[in-house]
Amino acid sequence: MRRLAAWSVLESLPAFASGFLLAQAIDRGFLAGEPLVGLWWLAALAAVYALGAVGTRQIYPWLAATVEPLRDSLVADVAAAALNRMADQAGGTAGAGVSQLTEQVEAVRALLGTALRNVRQLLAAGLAALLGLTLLSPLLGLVIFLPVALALTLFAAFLGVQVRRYRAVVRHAERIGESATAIVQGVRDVVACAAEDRAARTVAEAIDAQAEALRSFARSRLVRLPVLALGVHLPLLVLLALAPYLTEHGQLTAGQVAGGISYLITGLQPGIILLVDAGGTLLLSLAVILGRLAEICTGSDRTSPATPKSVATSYDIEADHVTFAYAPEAEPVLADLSLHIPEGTHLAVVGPSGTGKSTLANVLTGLVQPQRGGVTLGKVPLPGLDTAHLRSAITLIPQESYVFAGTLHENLTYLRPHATTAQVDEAVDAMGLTPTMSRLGGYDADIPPGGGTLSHGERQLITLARAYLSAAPVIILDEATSHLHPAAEARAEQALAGREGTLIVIAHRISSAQRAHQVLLLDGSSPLLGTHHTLLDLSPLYAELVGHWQR
Ligand SMILES: Nc1ncnc2c1ncn2[C@@H]1O[C@H](COP(=O)(O)OP(=O)(O)OP(=O)(O)O)[C@@H](O)[C@H]1O
Repeated sequence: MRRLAAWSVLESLPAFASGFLLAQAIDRGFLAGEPLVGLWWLAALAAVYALGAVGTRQIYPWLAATVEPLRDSLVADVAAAALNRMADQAGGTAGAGVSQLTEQVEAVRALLGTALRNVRQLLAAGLAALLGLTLLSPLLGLVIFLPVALALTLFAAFLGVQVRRYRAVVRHAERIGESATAIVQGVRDVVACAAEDRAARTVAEAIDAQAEALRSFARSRLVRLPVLALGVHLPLLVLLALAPYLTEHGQLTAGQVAGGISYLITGLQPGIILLVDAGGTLLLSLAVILGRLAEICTGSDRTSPATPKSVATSYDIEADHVTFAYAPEAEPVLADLSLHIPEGTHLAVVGPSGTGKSTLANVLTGLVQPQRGGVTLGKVPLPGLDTAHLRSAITLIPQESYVFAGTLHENLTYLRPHATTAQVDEAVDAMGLTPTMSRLGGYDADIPPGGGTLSHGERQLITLARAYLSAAPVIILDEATSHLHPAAEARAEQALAGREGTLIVIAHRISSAQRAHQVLLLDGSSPLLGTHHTLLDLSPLYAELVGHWQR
Protein backbone atom coordinates (compact mmCIF):
# COMPACT_ATOMS: atom_id res chain seq x y z
CA MET A 1 0.00 0.00 0.00
CA ARG A 2 2.92 2.36 0.78
CA ARG A 3 4.43 1.70 -2.64
CA LEU A 4 1.04 2.22 -4.24
CA ALA A 5 0.79 5.55 -2.45
CA ALA A 6 4.31 6.54 -3.53
CA TRP A 7 3.67 5.76 -7.21
CA SER A 8 0.32 7.53 -6.94
CA VAL A 9 2.22 10.73 -6.13
CA LEU A 10 4.13 10.43 -9.40
CA GLU A 11 0.96 9.45 -11.28
CA SER A 12 -0.92 12.52 -10.05
CA LEU A 13 1.91 14.91 -10.93
CA PRO A 14 0.13 16.04 -14.16
CA ALA A 15 -3.03 16.83 -12.20
CA PHE A 16 -0.93 18.85 -9.77
CA ALA A 17 1.11 20.75 -12.36
CA SER A 18 -1.27 21.09 -15.31
CA GLY A 19 -3.05 24.29 -14.23
CA PHE A 20 0.17 25.96 -13.21
CA LEU A 21 1.99 25.07 -16.46
CA LEU A 22 -1.01 26.11 -18.54
CA ALA A 23 -1.15 29.45 -16.69
CA GLN A 24 2.58 30.00 -17.40
CA ALA A 25 2.13 29.11 -21.06
CA ILE A 26 -0.66 31.66 -21.41
CA ASP A 27 0.70 34.47 -19.23
CA ARG A 28 4.38 34.25 -20.12
CA GLY A 29 4.02 32.90 -23.61
CA PHE A 30 0.97 33.41 -25.73
CA LEU A 31 -0.46 36.55 -24.07
CA ALA A 32 3.02 38.06 -23.69
CA GLY A 33 3.53 37.70 -27.46
CA GLU A 34 6.10 34.87 -26.97
CA PRO A 35 4.49 31.84 -28.57
CA LEU A 36 7.72 29.83 -28.41
CA VAL A 37 7.92 30.34 -24.66
CA GLY A 38 4.28 29.28 -24.44
CA LEU A 39 5.10 26.15 -26.41
CA TRP A 40 8.01 25.38 -24.08
CA TRP A 41 5.66 25.48 -21.10
CA LEU A 42 3.27 23.22 -22.96
CA ALA A 43 6.19 20.89 -23.74
CA ALA A 44 6.94 20.83 -20.02
CA LEU A 45 3.31 19.88 -19.44
CA ALA A 46 3.67 17.02 -21.95
CA ALA A 47 6.81 15.85 -20.13
CA VAL A 48 4.95 15.86 -16.84
CA TYR A 49 2.20 13.74 -18.43
CA ALA A 50 4.87 11.29 -19.60
CA LEU A 51 6.20 11.11 -16.05
CA GLY A 52 2.66 10.50 -14.81
CA ALA A 53 2.37 7.62 -17.30
CA VAL A 54 5.51 6.07 -15.82
CA GLY A 55 3.84 6.29 -12.41
CA THR A 56 0.71 4.57 -13.79
CA ARG A 57 2.83 1.79 -15.28
CA GLN A 58 4.54 1.20 -11.93
CA ILE A 59 1.23 1.03 -10.09
CA TYR A 60 0.04 -2.25 -11.68
CA PRO A 61 2.41 -4.80 -10.12
CA TRP A 62 1.72 -3.29 -6.69
CA LEU A 63 -2.02 -3.42 -7.32
CA ALA A 64 -1.78 -7.17 -7.87
CA ALA A 65 0.60 -7.53 -4.92
CA THR A 66 -2.00 -5.84 -2.71
CA VAL A 67 -5.20 -7.44 -3.95
CA GLU A 68 -4.19 -11.09 -4.55
CA PRO A 69 -2.80 -11.94 -1.08
CA LEU A 70 -5.81 -10.25 0.47
CA ARG A 71 -8.07 -12.44 -1.66
CA ASP A 72 -6.14 -15.60 -0.72
CA SER A 73 -6.34 -14.96 2.98
CA LEU A 74 -10.02 -14.01 2.70
CA VAL A 75 -10.80 -17.24 0.84
CA ALA A 76 -8.99 -19.28 3.49
CA ASP A 77 -10.74 -17.54 6.41
CA VAL A 78 -14.18 -17.54 4.87
CA ALA A 79 -14.06 -21.15 3.65
CA ALA A 80 -12.81 -22.34 7.04
CA ALA A 81 -15.52 -20.41 8.89
CA ALA A 82 -18.24 -21.62 6.50
CA LEU A 83 -17.15 -25.25 6.75
CA ASN A 84 -16.99 -25.07 10.53
CA ARG A 85 -20.41 -23.60 10.83
CA MET A 86 -21.92 -26.05 8.35
CA ALA A 87 -20.34 -28.95 10.18
CA ASP A 88 -22.39 -27.74 13.18
CA GLN A 89 -25.61 -27.85 11.20
CA ALA A 90 -26.98 -31.29 10.47
CA GLY A 91 -27.74 -31.60 6.78
CA GLY A 92 -25.88 -28.39 5.96
CA THR A 93 -25.04 -27.96 2.31
CA ALA A 94 -21.41 -27.02 2.77
CA GLY A 95 -20.53 -27.05 -0.94
CA ALA A 96 -23.22 -24.58 -1.94
CA GLY A 97 -22.48 -22.32 1.03
CA VAL A 98 -18.76 -22.22 0.44
CA SER A 99 -19.15 -21.60 -3.27
CA GLN A 100 -21.55 -18.71 -2.54
CA LEU A 101 -19.05 -17.23 -0.08
CA THR A 102 -16.06 -17.63 -2.37
CA GLU A 103 -18.10 -15.83 -5.03
CA GLN A 104 -18.42 -12.96 -2.58
CA VAL A 105 -14.66 -13.05 -2.03
CA GLU A 106 -14.16 -12.85 -5.81
CA ALA A 107 -16.47 -9.84 -5.79
CA VAL A 108 -14.31 -8.26 -3.07
CA ARG A 109 -11.23 -8.89 -5.19
CA ALA A 110 -12.78 -7.32 -8.30
CA LEU A 111 -14.20 -4.36 -6.36
CA LEU A 112 -10.99 -3.73 -4.48
CA GLY A 113 -8.98 -3.96 -7.70
CA THR A 114 -11.26 -1.42 -9.37
CA ALA A 115 -11.28 0.82 -6.30
CA LEU A 116 -7.51 0.86 -6.06
CA ARG A 117 -7.10 1.41 -9.79
CA ASN A 118 -9.78 3.98 -10.60
CA VAL A 119 -11.04 5.55 -7.41
CA ARG A 120 -7.53 5.91 -6.00
CA GLN A 121 -6.32 7.45 -9.25
CA LEU A 122 -9.10 9.99 -9.50
CA LEU A 123 -9.08 10.87 -5.83
CA ALA A 124 -5.31 11.40 -5.93
CA ALA A 125 -5.76 13.56 -9.04
CA GLY A 126 -8.55 15.52 -7.30
CA LEU A 127 -6.39 16.16 -4.25
CA ALA A 128 -3.40 17.11 -6.39
CA ALA A 129 -5.58 19.50 -8.39
CA LEU A 130 -6.86 21.17 -5.23
CA LEU A 131 -3.29 21.53 -3.97
CA GLY A 132 -2.09 22.87 -7.32
CA LEU A 133 -4.98 25.33 -7.42
CA THR A 134 -4.09 26.62 -3.94
CA LEU A 135 -0.47 27.09 -4.95
CA LEU A 136 -1.54 28.82 -8.16
CA SER A 137 -3.79 31.22 -6.30
CA PRO A 138 -4.42 30.86 -2.54
CA LEU A 139 -7.56 32.98 -2.97
CA LEU A 140 -8.99 30.65 -5.64
CA GLY A 141 -7.94 27.66 -3.56
CA LEU A 142 -9.94 28.94 -0.60
CA VAL A 143 -13.00 29.89 -2.65
CA ILE A 144 -13.11 26.46 -4.29
CA PHE A 145 -12.16 24.53 -1.17
CA LEU A 146 -15.20 25.69 0.82
CA PRO A 147 -18.01 24.20 -1.37
CA VAL A 148 -15.90 21.11 -2.06
CA ALA A 149 -15.37 20.54 1.67
CA LEU A 150 -19.10 21.04 2.26
CA ALA A 151 -19.94 18.51 -0.48
CA LEU A 152 -17.53 15.93 0.92
CA THR A 153 -18.85 16.42 4.46
CA LEU A 154 -22.41 15.92 3.24
CA PHE A 155 -21.37 12.80 1.34
CA ALA A 156 -19.56 11.38 4.38
CA ALA A 157 -22.50 12.19 6.69
CA PHE A 158 -24.88 10.12 4.57
CA LEU A 159 -22.46 7.30 3.85
CA GLY A 160 -23.43 5.42 7.05
CA VAL A 161 -27.14 5.50 6.10
CA GLN A 162 -26.29 4.29 2.61
CA VAL A 163 -24.11 1.46 3.91
CA ARG A 164 -26.89 0.33 6.28
CA ARG A 165 -29.52 0.40 3.56
CA TYR A 166 -27.27 -1.33 1.05
CA ARG A 167 -26.51 -4.00 3.65
CA ALA A 168 -30.26 -4.57 4.00
CA VAL A 169 -30.47 -5.01 0.21
CA VAL A 170 -27.72 -7.65 0.28
CA ARG A 171 -29.32 -9.46 3.25
CA HIS A 172 -32.69 -9.54 1.52
CA ALA A 173 -31.08 -10.88 -1.64
CA GLU A 174 -29.52 -13.66 0.43
CA ARG A 175 -32.90 -14.38 2.00
CA ILE A 176 -34.49 -14.76 -1.44
CA GLY A 177 -31.74 -17.26 -2.29
CA GLU A 178 -32.21 -19.15 0.97
CA SER A 179 -35.98 -19.43 0.73
CA ALA A 180 -35.85 -20.38 -2.95
CA THR A 181 -33.14 -22.98 -2.26
CA ALA A 182 -35.17 -24.52 0.56
CA ILE A 183 -38.19 -24.77 -1.73
CA VAL A 184 -36.23 -26.24 -4.62
CA GLN A 185 -34.63 -28.81 -2.32
CA GLY A 186 -37.99 -29.75 -0.85
CA VAL A 187 -40.00 -29.43 -4.06
CA ARG A 188 -41.23 -33.00 -3.82
CA ASP A 189 -42.68 -32.37 -0.36
CA VAL A 190 -44.08 -29.02 -1.46
CA VAL A 191 -45.94 -30.63 -4.39
CA ALA A 192 -47.04 -33.69 -2.38
CA CYS A 193 -48.53 -31.45 0.32
CA ALA A 194 -50.10 -29.09 -2.25
CA ALA A 195 -48.11 -26.28 -0.63
CA GLU A 196 -47.17 -24.53 -3.89
CA ASP A 197 -49.08 -21.36 -2.98
CA ARG A 198 -47.52 -21.20 0.45
CA ALA A 199 -44.05 -21.76 -1.04
CA ALA A 200 -44.68 -19.05 -3.63
CA ARG A 201 -45.85 -16.69 -0.89
CA THR A 202 -42.67 -17.32 1.10
CA VAL A 203 -40.47 -16.33 -1.84
CA ALA A 204 -42.79 -13.47 -2.79
CA GLU A 205 -42.48 -12.04 0.71
CA ALA A 206 -38.68 -12.16 0.46
CA ILE A 207 -38.81 -10.50 -2.98
CA ASP A 208 -41.17 -7.75 -1.77
CA ALA A 209 -38.91 -7.11 1.21
CA GLN A 210 -35.93 -6.76 -1.10
CA ALA A 211 -37.83 -4.40 -3.41
CA GLU A 212 -38.66 -2.20 -0.42
CA ALA A 213 -35.02 -2.34 0.73
CA LEU A 214 -33.90 -1.31 -2.79
CA ARG A 215 -36.35 1.61 -2.85
CA SER A 216 -35.13 2.75 0.54
CA PHE A 217 -31.51 2.51 -0.64
CA ALA A 218 -32.35 4.47 -3.80
CA ARG A 219 -33.88 7.24 -1.67
CA SER A 220 -30.69 7.48 0.38
CA ARG A 221 -28.74 7.86 -2.86
CA LEU A 222 -30.59 11.10 -3.61
CA VAL A 223 -27.99 12.87 -1.50
CA ARG A 224 -25.71 12.70 -4.54
CA LEU A 225 -27.63 15.58 -6.11
CA PRO A 226 -26.70 18.27 -3.52
CA VAL A 227 -23.20 16.76 -3.28
CA LEU A 228 -22.66 17.10 -7.05
CA ALA A 229 -24.16 20.59 -7.05
CA LEU A 230 -21.86 21.73 -4.25
CA GLY A 231 -18.70 19.89 -5.24
CA VAL A 232 -18.87 20.01 -9.05
CA HIS A 233 -21.08 22.79 -10.38
CA LEU A 234 -20.77 25.48 -7.71
CA PRO A 235 -16.91 25.78 -7.78
CA LEU A 236 -16.90 26.32 -11.56
CA LEU A 237 -19.74 28.84 -11.32
CA VAL A 238 -17.95 30.70 -8.51
CA LEU A 239 -14.69 30.77 -10.48
CA LEU A 240 -16.38 32.05 -13.64
CA ALA A 241 -18.41 34.61 -11.69
CA LEU A 242 -15.38 35.97 -9.81
CA ALA A 243 -12.94 35.85 -12.71
CA PRO A 244 -13.84 39.23 -14.35
CA TYR A 245 -13.71 41.07 -11.04
CA LEU A 246 -10.46 39.43 -9.87
CA THR A 247 -8.68 39.92 -13.19
CA GLU A 248 -9.82 43.56 -13.37
CA HIS A 249 -8.41 44.22 -9.90
CA GLY A 250 -5.14 42.47 -10.64
CA GLN A 251 -5.78 39.61 -8.27
CA LEU A 252 -5.67 36.99 -11.04
CA THR A 253 -4.16 36.76 -14.48
CA ALA A 254 -6.02 35.32 -17.46
CA GLY A 255 -3.61 32.38 -17.39
CA GLN A 256 -4.42 31.69 -13.75
CA VAL A 257 -8.15 31.68 -14.56
CA ALA A 258 -7.54 29.21 -17.39
CA GLY A 259 -5.27 27.15 -15.13
CA GLY A 260 -7.89 27.19 -12.37
CA ILE A 261 -10.58 26.00 -14.81
CA SER A 262 -8.22 23.28 -15.98
CA TYR A 263 -7.71 22.13 -12.36
CA LEU A 264 -11.46 22.01 -11.86
CA ILE A 265 -12.39 20.29 -15.10
CA THR A 266 -9.57 17.76 -15.39
CA GLY A 267 -8.80 17.11 -11.74
CA LEU A 268 -11.41 17.99 -9.18
CA GLN A 269 -14.69 17.37 -11.00
CA PRO A 270 -13.95 13.84 -12.27
CA GLY A 271 -12.69 12.90 -8.81
CA ILE A 272 -15.86 14.06 -7.07
CA ILE A 273 -18.21 12.61 -9.70
CA LEU A 274 -16.49 9.26 -9.50
CA LEU A 275 -16.48 9.30 -5.72
CA VAL A 276 -20.19 10.05 -5.59
CA ASP A 277 -21.36 7.79 -8.44
CA ALA A 278 -19.30 4.76 -9.34
CA GLY A 279 -16.96 5.09 -6.37
CA GLY A 280 -19.92 5.47 -4.03
CA THR A 281 -21.60 2.22 -5.08
CA LEU A 282 -18.26 0.48 -5.39
CA LEU A 283 -17.13 1.47 -1.91
CA LEU A 284 -20.57 0.64 -0.53
CA SER A 285 -20.51 -2.83 -2.07
CA LEU A 286 -17.01 -3.35 -0.78
CA ALA A 287 -17.92 -2.23 2.74
CA VAL A 288 -21.07 -4.33 2.86
CA ILE A 289 -19.60 -7.52 1.40
CA LEU A 290 -16.52 -7.29 3.61
CA GLY A 291 -18.80 -6.67 6.59
CA ARG A 292 -20.86 -9.77 5.71
CA LEU A 293 -17.74 -11.89 5.32
CA ALA A 294 -16.41 -10.63 8.64
CA GLU A 295 -19.73 -11.52 10.31
CA ILE A 296 -19.54 -15.01 8.83
CA CYS A 297 -15.93 -15.47 9.93
CA THR A 298 -16.71 -14.37 13.48
CA GLY A 299 -20.09 -16.12 13.60
CA SER A 300 -21.79 -12.86 14.59
CA ASP A 301 -24.33 -13.15 11.76
CA ARG A 302 -26.34 -15.69 13.70
CA THR A 303 -29.32 -14.00 15.27
CA SER A 304 -28.80 -15.83 18.55
CA PRO A 305 -25.70 -17.56 19.80
CA ALA A 306 -25.89 -21.20 18.79
CA THR A 307 -26.60 -23.16 21.94
CA PRO A 308 -25.49 -26.74 21.60
CA LYS A 309 -28.55 -28.99 21.35
CA SER A 310 -28.83 -32.28 23.16
CA VAL A 311 -29.72 -35.75 21.99
CA ALA A 312 -31.88 -38.15 24.00
CA THR A 313 -30.24 -41.38 25.16
CA SER A 314 -33.47 -42.99 26.36
CA TYR A 315 -37.00 -42.58 25.10
CA ASP A 316 -39.35 -42.23 28.08
CA ILE A 317 -41.87 -39.51 27.32
CA GLU A 318 -43.04 -37.27 30.13
CA ALA A 319 -45.69 -34.57 29.79
CA ASP A 320 -45.61 -32.32 32.83
CA HIS A 321 -48.69 -30.16 33.54
CA VAL A 322 -49.12 -29.37 29.86
CA THR A 323 -51.61 -26.67 28.94
CA PHE A 324 -52.12 -25.90 25.28
CA ALA A 325 -54.57 -23.57 23.50
CA TYR A 326 -54.57 -22.61 19.82
CA ALA A 327 -54.96 -18.92 20.64
CA PRO A 328 -54.30 -16.85 23.77
CA GLU A 329 -58.00 -16.17 24.37
CA ALA A 330 -59.17 -19.66 23.31
CA GLU A 331 -60.22 -22.39 25.72
CA PRO A 332 -57.23 -24.74 26.23
CA VAL A 333 -57.51 -28.01 24.30
CA LEU A 334 -55.18 -29.67 26.80
CA ALA A 335 -55.36 -28.38 30.35
CA ASP A 336 -52.75 -29.28 32.96
CA LEU A 337 -52.15 -32.72 31.43
CA SER A 338 -49.48 -34.88 33.04
CA LEU A 339 -48.54 -38.19 31.50
CA HIS A 340 -45.67 -40.67 31.69
CA ILE A 341 -45.12 -43.02 28.76
CA PRO A 342 -42.21 -45.35 29.56
CA GLU A 343 -40.03 -46.50 26.66
CA GLY A 344 -41.53 -49.58 25.01
CA THR A 345 -45.14 -48.80 25.97
CA HIS A 346 -47.98 -49.52 23.58
CA LEU A 347 -50.49 -46.76 24.35
CA ALA A 348 -53.86 -46.12 22.77
CA VAL A 349 -55.41 -42.66 23.00
CA VAL A 350 -59.20 -42.52 22.76
CA GLY A 351 -61.85 -39.89 23.25
CA PRO A 352 -64.75 -38.17 21.54
CA SER A 353 -64.07 -36.07 18.51
CA GLY A 354 -62.43 -32.71 19.24
CA THR A 355 -61.06 -33.61 22.68
CA GLY A 356 -57.47 -32.97 21.61
CA LYS A 357 -56.05 -36.35 20.56
CA SER A 358 -54.28 -34.98 17.47
CA THR A 359 -53.23 -31.94 19.45
CA LEU A 360 -51.64 -34.23 22.04
CA ALA A 361 -49.77 -36.03 19.23
CA ASN A 362 -48.45 -32.69 18.01
CA VAL A 363 -47.41 -31.64 21.52
CA LEU A 364 -45.61 -34.95 22.17
CA THR A 365 -43.82 -34.59 18.84
CA GLY A 366 -42.74 -31.04 19.56
CA LEU A 367 -44.63 -29.71 16.52
CA VAL A 368 -46.48 -27.25 18.78
CA GLN A 369 -45.25 -25.79 22.07
CA PRO A 370 -47.49 -25.81 25.14
CA GLN A 371 -48.10 -22.43 26.76
CA ARG A 372 -47.53 -23.98 30.21
CA GLY A 373 -45.70 -27.10 31.29
CA GLY A 374 -43.48 -29.10 28.98
CA VAL A 375 -42.66 -32.43 27.42
CA THR A 376 -39.40 -34.33 27.83
CA LEU A 377 -37.96 -37.21 25.83
CA GLY A 378 -35.45 -39.21 27.83
CA LYS A 379 -35.60 -36.41 30.44
CA VAL A 380 -34.50 -33.77 27.90
CA PRO A 381 -37.09 -31.01 27.25
CA LEU A 382 -38.16 -31.17 23.59
CA PRO A 383 -37.06 -27.58 22.79
CA GLY A 384 -33.55 -28.49 24.01
CA LEU A 385 -33.26 -31.44 21.63
CA ASP A 386 -31.48 -31.22 18.32
CA THR A 387 -34.31 -30.90 15.78
CA ALA A 388 -32.95 -33.51 13.39
CA HIS A 389 -32.50 -35.91 16.29
CA LEU A 390 -36.04 -35.26 17.54
CA ARG A 391 -37.49 -35.83 14.07
CA SER A 392 -35.63 -39.10 13.71
CA ALA A 393 -36.57 -40.19 17.24
CA ILE A 394 -40.33 -39.72 16.84
CA THR A 395 -42.21 -40.65 13.68
CA LEU A 396 -45.73 -39.25 13.48
CA ILE A 397 -48.01 -40.78 10.86
CA PRO A 398 -51.16 -38.70 10.33
CA GLN A 399 -54.47 -39.82 8.88
CA GLU A 400 -53.75 -38.13 5.54
CA SER A 401 -51.18 -40.41 3.91
CA TYR A 402 -48.13 -38.65 2.60
CA VAL A 403 -47.38 -40.41 -0.69
CA PHE A 404 -45.28 -38.47 -3.17
CA ALA A 405 -44.35 -38.75 -6.83
CA GLY A 406 -41.44 -41.16 -7.09
CA THR A 407 -40.89 -44.90 -7.04
CA LEU A 408 -42.56 -47.18 -4.53
CA HIS A 409 -39.09 -47.86 -3.11
CA GLU A 410 -38.45 -44.12 -2.60
CA ASN A 411 -41.77 -43.81 -0.84
CA LEU A 412 -41.07 -46.75 1.43
CA THR A 413 -37.54 -45.71 2.35
CA TYR A 414 -38.35 -42.01 2.82
CA LEU A 415 -37.43 -42.17 6.52
CA ARG A 416 -34.54 -44.62 6.01
CA PRO A 417 -33.01 -43.99 2.58
CA HIS A 418 -30.23 -46.57 3.03
CA ALA A 419 -32.42 -49.47 4.11
CA THR A 420 -31.33 -52.84 2.72
CA THR A 421 -33.61 -54.83 0.43
CA ALA A 422 -34.10 -57.38 3.21
CA GLN A 423 -35.28 -54.62 5.57
CA VAL A 424 -37.68 -53.24 2.95
CA ASP A 425 -38.98 -56.75 2.21
CA GLU A 426 -39.57 -57.31 5.92
CA ALA A 427 -41.53 -54.05 6.28
CA VAL A 428 -43.64 -54.77 3.19
CA ASP A 429 -44.41 -58.26 4.43
CA ALA A 430 -45.17 -57.09 7.98
CA MET A 431 -47.69 -54.52 6.73
CA GLY A 432 -49.33 -56.92 4.26
CA LEU A 433 -48.28 -54.71 1.38
CA THR A 434 -46.98 -57.51 -0.86
CA PRO A 435 -50.13 -57.78 -3.03
CA THR A 436 -50.08 -54.03 -3.63
CA MET A 437 -46.41 -54.17 -4.60
CA SER A 438 -47.08 -57.00 -7.06
CA ARG A 439 -50.02 -55.13 -8.52
CA LEU A 440 -47.89 -52.04 -9.05
CA GLY A 441 -45.04 -54.06 -10.61
CA GLY A 442 -42.32 -54.07 -7.93
CA TYR A 443 -40.32 -51.54 -5.97
CA ASP A 444 -39.36 -49.55 -9.04
CA ALA A 445 -42.97 -48.88 -9.99
CA ASP A 446 -43.62 -45.19 -10.41
CA ILE A 447 -46.17 -43.55 -8.20
CA PRO A 448 -47.58 -40.49 -9.97
CA PRO A 449 -48.27 -37.17 -8.23
CA GLY A 450 -51.29 -37.53 -5.99
CA GLY A 451 -50.81 -41.30 -5.63
CA GLY A 452 -52.43 -42.38 -8.94
CA THR A 453 -54.55 -45.52 -8.67
CA LEU A 454 -53.51 -46.30 -5.08
CA SER A 455 -56.52 -46.69 -2.79
CA HIS A 456 -56.61 -44.77 0.50
CA GLY A 457 -55.94 -48.03 2.33
CA GLU A 458 -52.90 -48.80 0.14
CA ARG A 459 -51.55 -45.32 0.75
CA GLN A 460 -51.92 -45.84 4.47
CA LEU A 461 -50.12 -49.18 4.23
CA ILE A 462 -47.21 -47.47 2.44
CA THR A 463 -46.90 -44.87 5.18
CA LEU A 464 -47.17 -47.55 7.88
CA ALA A 465 -44.45 -49.62 6.20
CA ARG A 466 -42.35 -46.46 6.05
CA ALA A 467 -42.80 -45.99 9.80
CA TYR A 468 -41.98 -49.66 10.43
CA LEU A 469 -38.80 -49.29 8.40
CA SER A 470 -37.74 -46.08 10.14
CA ALA A 471 -35.28 -46.36 12.99
CA ALA A 472 -37.50 -44.15 15.16
CA PRO A 473 -37.77 -45.44 18.75
CA VAL A 474 -41.19 -43.76 19.06
CA ILE A 475 -44.01 -44.09 16.53
CA ILE A 476 -47.25 -42.17 16.83
CA LEU A 477 -50.17 -43.18 14.60
CA ASP A 478 -52.84 -40.49 14.41
CA GLU A 479 -55.77 -42.47 13.02
CA ALA A 480 -53.28 -43.69 10.45
CA THR A 481 -55.19 -46.94 9.89
CA SER A 482 -58.61 -45.39 9.36
CA HIS A 483 -58.94 -46.70 5.79
CA LEU A 484 -57.84 -50.26 6.58
CA HIS A 485 -60.29 -53.03 7.28
CA PRO A 486 -60.05 -54.40 10.84
CA ALA A 487 -57.86 -57.40 9.98
CA ALA A 488 -55.34 -55.30 8.06
CA GLU A 489 -55.33 -52.75 10.87
CA ALA A 490 -54.69 -55.45 13.45
CA ARG A 491 -51.82 -56.91 11.41
CA ALA A 492 -50.17 -53.50 10.92
CA GLU A 493 -50.58 -52.45 14.55
CA GLN A 494 -49.29 -55.74 15.91
CA ALA A 495 -46.27 -55.55 13.63
CA LEU A 496 -45.52 -52.00 14.74
CA ALA A 497 -46.03 -52.94 18.40
CA GLY A 498 -43.64 -55.86 17.88
CA ARG A 499 -40.82 -53.50 16.91
CA GLU A 500 -38.56 -52.33 19.68
CA GLY A 501 -39.72 -49.00 21.03
CA THR A 502 -42.86 -47.09 21.89
CA LEU A 503 -46.10 -47.16 19.90
CA ILE A 504 -48.80 -44.56 20.51
CA VAL A 505 -52.00 -45.14 18.58
CA ILE A 506 -54.73 -42.55 18.36
CA ALA A 507 -57.43 -45.13 18.08
CA HIS A 508 -59.92 -45.33 15.28
CA ARG A 509 -61.52 -48.56 16.54
CA ILE A 510 -61.99 -50.14 19.95
CA SER A 511 -59.77 -53.03 18.86
CA SER A 512 -56.78 -50.62 18.91
CA ALA A 513 -57.47 -49.88 22.57
CA GLN A 514 -57.97 -53.57 23.37
CA ARG A 515 -54.54 -54.38 21.92
CA ALA A 516 -52.69 -51.63 23.82
CA HIS A 517 -50.95 -51.99 27.21
CA GLN A 518 -52.42 -48.70 28.34
CA VAL A 519 -55.34 -46.56 27.25
CA LEU A 520 -55.52 -42.80 27.71
CA LEU A 521 -59.05 -41.42 27.64
CA LEU A 522 -59.29 -37.75 26.77
CA ASP A 523 -62.66 -36.25 27.52
CA GLY A 524 -61.92 -32.56 27.55
CA SER A 525 -61.68 -32.21 31.35
CA SER A 526 -59.86 -34.88 33.36
CA PRO A 527 -57.96 -37.40 31.28
CA LEU A 528 -57.94 -40.99 32.55
CA LEU A 529 -55.15 -43.52 32.11
CA GLY A 530 -55.65 -47.25 32.61
CA THR A 531 -56.03 -50.55 30.82
CA HIS A 532 -59.00 -51.30 28.62
CA HIS A 533 -60.61 -53.26 31.44
CA THR A 534 -59.98 -50.77 34.26
CA LEU A 535 -61.36 -47.95 32.13
CA LEU A 536 -64.45 -49.99 31.28
CA ASP A 537 -65.08 -50.29 35.00
CA LEU A 538 -64.11 -46.74 35.88
CA SER A 539 -65.42 -44.54 33.10
CA PRO A 540 -69.00 -44.40 31.81
CA LEU A 541 -67.70 -42.31 28.89
CA TYR A 542 -65.26 -45.05 27.92
CA ALA A 543 -67.98 -47.68 28.21
CA GLU A 544 -70.16 -45.50 26.01
CA LEU A 545 -67.38 -45.11 23.43
CA VAL A 546 -66.83 -48.89 23.40
CA GLY A 547 -70.53 -49.46 22.95
CA HIS A 548 -70.61 -46.94 20.11
CA TRP A 549 -67.64 -48.60 18.40
CA GLN A 550 -69.10 -52.07 18.75
CA ARG A 551 -72.45 -51.09 17.20
N1 LIG B 1 -54.89 -25.51 14.01
C1 LIG B 1 -55.92 -25.31 14.83
N2 LIG B 1 -56.32 -24.07 15.13
C2 LIG B 1 -57.36 -23.84 15.97
N3 LIG B 1 -58.05 -24.82 16.55
C3 LIG B 1 -57.70 -26.09 16.29
C4 LIG B 1 -56.62 -26.39 15.41
N4 LIG B 1 -56.50 -27.74 15.32
C5 LIG B 1 -57.47 -28.24 16.13
N5 LIG B 1 -58.17 -27.26 16.70
C6 LIG B 1 -59.28 -27.41 17.64
O1 LIG B 1 -58.75 -28.04 18.80
C7 LIG B 1 -59.69 -28.99 19.29
C8 LIG B 1 -59.02 -30.36 19.36
O2 LIG B 1 -58.71 -30.76 18.06
P1 LIG B 1 -58.00 -32.13 17.75
O3 LIG B 1 -57.87 -32.28 16.29
O4 LIG B 1 -56.76 -32.21 18.57
O5 LIG B 1 -59.06 -33.15 18.34
P2 LIG B 1 -59.19 -34.70 18.09
O6 LIG B 1 -59.56 -35.29 19.40
O7 LIG B 1 -57.98 -35.24 17.43
O8 LIG B 1 -60.41 -34.75 17.08
P3 LIG B 1 -60.79 -35.90 16.02
O9 LIG B 1 -61.06 -37.16 16.79
O10 LIG B 1 -62.05 -35.38 15.38
O11 LIG B 1 -59.64 -36.00 15.07
C9 LIG B 1 -60.87 -28.96 18.35
O12 LIG B 1 -61.86 -28.15 18.92
C10 LIG B 1 -60.35 -28.35 17.10
O13 LIG B 1 -61.35 -27.62 16.45
